[in-house]
Amino acid sequence: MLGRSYGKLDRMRSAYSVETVRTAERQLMARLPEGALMQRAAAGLAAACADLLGRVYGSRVVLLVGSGDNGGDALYAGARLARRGAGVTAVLLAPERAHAGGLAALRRAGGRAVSAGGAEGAGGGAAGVEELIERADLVVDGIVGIGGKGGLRPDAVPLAAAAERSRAAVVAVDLPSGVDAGTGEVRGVAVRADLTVTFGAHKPGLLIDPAREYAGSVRLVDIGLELPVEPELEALQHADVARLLPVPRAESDKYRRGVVGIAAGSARYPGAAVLAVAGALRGGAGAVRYVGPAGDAVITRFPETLVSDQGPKHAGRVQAWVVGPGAGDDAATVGEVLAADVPVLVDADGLRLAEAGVVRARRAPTLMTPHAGEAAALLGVDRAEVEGGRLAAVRELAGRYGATVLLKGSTTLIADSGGGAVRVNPTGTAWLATAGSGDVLSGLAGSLLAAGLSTVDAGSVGAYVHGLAGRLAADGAPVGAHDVAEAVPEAWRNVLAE
Ligand SMILES: NC(=O)C1=CN([C@@H]2O[C@H](COP(=O)(O)OP(=O)(O)OC[C@H]3O[C@@H](n4cnc5c(N)ncnc54)[C@H](O)[C@@H]3O)[C@@H](O)[C@H]2O)[C@@H](O)CC1
Ligand SMILES: [K+]
Repeated sequence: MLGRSYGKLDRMRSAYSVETVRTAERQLMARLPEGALMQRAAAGLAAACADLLGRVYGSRVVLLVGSGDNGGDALYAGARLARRGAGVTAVLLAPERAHAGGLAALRRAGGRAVSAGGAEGAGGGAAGVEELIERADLVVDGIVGIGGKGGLRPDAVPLAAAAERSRAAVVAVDLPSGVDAGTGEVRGVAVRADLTVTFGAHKPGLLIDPAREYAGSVRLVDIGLELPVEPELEALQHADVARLLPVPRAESDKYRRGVVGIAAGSARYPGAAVLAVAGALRGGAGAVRYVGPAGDAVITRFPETLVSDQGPKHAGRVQAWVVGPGAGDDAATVGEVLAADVPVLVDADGLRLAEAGVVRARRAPTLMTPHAGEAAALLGVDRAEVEGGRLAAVRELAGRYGATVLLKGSTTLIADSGGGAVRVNPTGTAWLATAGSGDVLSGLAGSLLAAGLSTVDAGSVGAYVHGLAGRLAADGAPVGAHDVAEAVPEAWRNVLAE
């Protein structure tokens, strides 16, 4: 086994909760002259807009301006663009409550303001405003930022819709308006941005679907916030994964590299066993033991597998178990595996068959890998509730089972039962939504567990490599799960080449 300890993951991407960002902002604001922080934000925002426009002079820019500081950022950035020769119009959702300093700055710079609803000067009125948005080169969404509650208010909905129809590039200020900054939930209409310029720190919603999809690409502007060491969310990057991958040393032999046991498949679902073994063979363990009724199918495809039909208890020593893929109703095997004193990954049918009390009582760590449907069944809620509130769901499950939980999906999340930062996988791809892809992941992550990674590292490194393998295998075309398994070595090389 490779004992791996891991310190600071310095290149990791982190996201902080809204309260944490607010606290850091307050502390910094107290030390800076009035308005300095907003000027930093506006300068970064204007620079990003200018990059996107290419040529600022003569461009048509429309600012969508709500009544808070998010609108203030947009107005000050608009003033900067107007000074560089852009034609800037601010559409004010609540003219009497718009940020006064920002509005004055925009007017001084030659920009103009119209009301979103009523007619305040030329170009006002709903139809005129929508036409303005549709004919713009750039739309800046400053409707609402971290002060937002619920989905977009009704008066802002037509503006978001016009921005979506428009050919204009859409830049969201801090967050796409209408998404939940803390959870990534989207209720009703939200602005769809090409670029989000976020200030001080990523917010969780920028990394979690469905909100993540609305953000487009994300650019972080450093405004000098001092943030706590532990973020709310963290996303591994190539360099982090490269340091965690178990690379054999000169003194390694197959037993020191770890043996992973796969208890999976049934007479009805032999394929799940083959795919889990396919993932496990490429996950870094020194050997793969297969236990179950699909031994013939496994050995035909992968002759290097150690096959046994005597049940997990008599299979010989392993450093980690994977149980559940294609297991059907074999509760006895799940129980036997959970009784073992080594790390266990529970997936698919195994999730249903694993009792919470038994999992909680285990001394060795457990990693559970449900997709949204399985998580919903375990929590006794609708699938839509899990998909809309992934962060809450993964934390709740981890707490209930006293286990590490990897919630699969468009953004895979990994939560530890002890609280702390939740990992979010940045390499996911929709091409992975294919039958058997989860079986490959379970074998891969189980193999990493056997090689000595912690449950959180095995889950997040497994998801990262699996996602990358999915992208490499797909390369823009549909793939089968076995293609994903076959692309895992290429994904490793890609990571280690960093
Ligand atoms: N606090 C700071 O130091 C800084 C804040 N900055 C900006 O300030 C923002 C936060 O400002 P605020 O606290 O004023 O809050 P926001 O501007 O995000 O939102 C508050 C306003 O939006 C309205 N609103 C709330 N929910 C809405 C919804 N669903 N639909 C439409 N309107 C809604 C509220 O009535 C309120 O007037 C950040 O997102 C960031 O853009 C930046 O200037 C950087 C510095
Ligand atoms: K916004």
